[in-house]
Amino acid sequence: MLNTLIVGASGYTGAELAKMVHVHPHLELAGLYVSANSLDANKPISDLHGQLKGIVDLPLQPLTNPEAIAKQADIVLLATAHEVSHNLAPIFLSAGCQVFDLSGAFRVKADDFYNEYYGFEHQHAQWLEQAVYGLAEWNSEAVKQAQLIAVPGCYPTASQLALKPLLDAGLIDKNQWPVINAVSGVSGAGRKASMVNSYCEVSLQAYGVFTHRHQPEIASHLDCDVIFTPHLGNFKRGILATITAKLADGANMQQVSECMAGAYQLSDDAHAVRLLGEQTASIQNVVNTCFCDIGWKVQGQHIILTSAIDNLLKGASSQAMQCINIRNAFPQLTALV
Ligand SMILES: NC(=O)C1=CN([C@@H]2O[C@H](COP(=O)(O)OP(=O)(O)OC[C@H]3O[C@@H](n4cnc5c(N)ncnc54)[C@H](OP(=O)(O)O)[C@@H]3O)[C@@H](O)[C@H]2O)C=CC1
Ligand SMILES: CC(=O)N[C@@H](CCC(=O)OP(=O)(O)O)C(=O)O
Repeated sequence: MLNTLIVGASGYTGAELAKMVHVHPHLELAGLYVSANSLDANKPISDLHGQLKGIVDLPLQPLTNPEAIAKQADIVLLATAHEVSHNLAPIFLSAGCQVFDLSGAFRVKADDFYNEYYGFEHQHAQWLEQAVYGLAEWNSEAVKQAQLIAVPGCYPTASQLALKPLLDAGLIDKNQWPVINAVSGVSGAGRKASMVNSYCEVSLQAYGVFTHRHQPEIASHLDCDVIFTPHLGNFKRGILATITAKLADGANMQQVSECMAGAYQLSDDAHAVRLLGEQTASIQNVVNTCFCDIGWKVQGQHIILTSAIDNLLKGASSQAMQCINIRNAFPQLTALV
């Protein structure tokens, strides 16, 4: 059994991870942590997340000495804010732990990216260089060798899984930037109270227009510029991305369908992408699952793709678990289906 710690366990993605680790046949849930001064320190996690009652009742421990707990851990899941992950990851990595970071702290290697989009200067260039981007269906060979896995963001997961096969196959005209409009449930913003996320303030609307940090994350990993506009929806969880692009000269529906099928053919080791062909993806069909559903339709030279995920699962926790499984040679969807 691999001793597994969750830091940031009281948050939305942390609680999802606690459930998964608990049911995983090869992982031992060795500790749940919150910040040293957390108001929730020492409470059972199930006091905060009632669905865990009788399943996981372990206490949320204050993280006062990460160096000490690192010595007892094989795997550490960081379900913490970007800057917290940035500061903590090197401590666990130096102790030899495998680190799976759900934040954006190690996802993008471009110069000045962290100053510009995250508001802090990255201090761990070496770890940033070594980090592997955990887009599970695409980077499994690199994930198998990695010590630090940067789990992709929620919008980037939904967007890239739909566009990457077509871009790699040269079926998209890159001169016409793909346009991604995506709507997320409010849990995407985390559990901490804030005015923009409070019940009476939430209304379906765009935000972060031209400035959201996921635009460069998507563009850099796809190696293609995109227009990305996120929207906040008045529902709890799920993301639907609707993506419009121009096909390369001569590309047609049949080529697109063959390309998608080729990219996501089910091998012996099942993955988490489900292809819908001409049907459209819906949030209802993916919420509380580890799947990304993708549909597409072509008219003339244009394609519209729809891609749906649960932001807390394929957009965060279940993708982290897929990466743990890949890294440790367990079947990819262990603890997820
Ligand atoms: N929500 C989503 O859909 C997605 C989230 N992510 C990313 O995953 C990470 C976690 O997100 P989410 O679960 O939504 O966040 P939450 O805000 O719900 O939870 C954050 C957790 O971190 C804890 N925490 C805060 N400061 C520290 C600290 N210094 N040391 C240890 N623990 C700390 C909090 O507890 P306390 O404050 O009591 O200490 C809480 O348990 C973030 O980086 C987020 O950007 C990625 C993809 C999707
Ligand atoms: C609705 C909402 O607020 N969503 C979050 C995205 C959450 C996510 O993917 O997290 P990372 O920050 O780890 O990339 C946002 O737009 O900031």
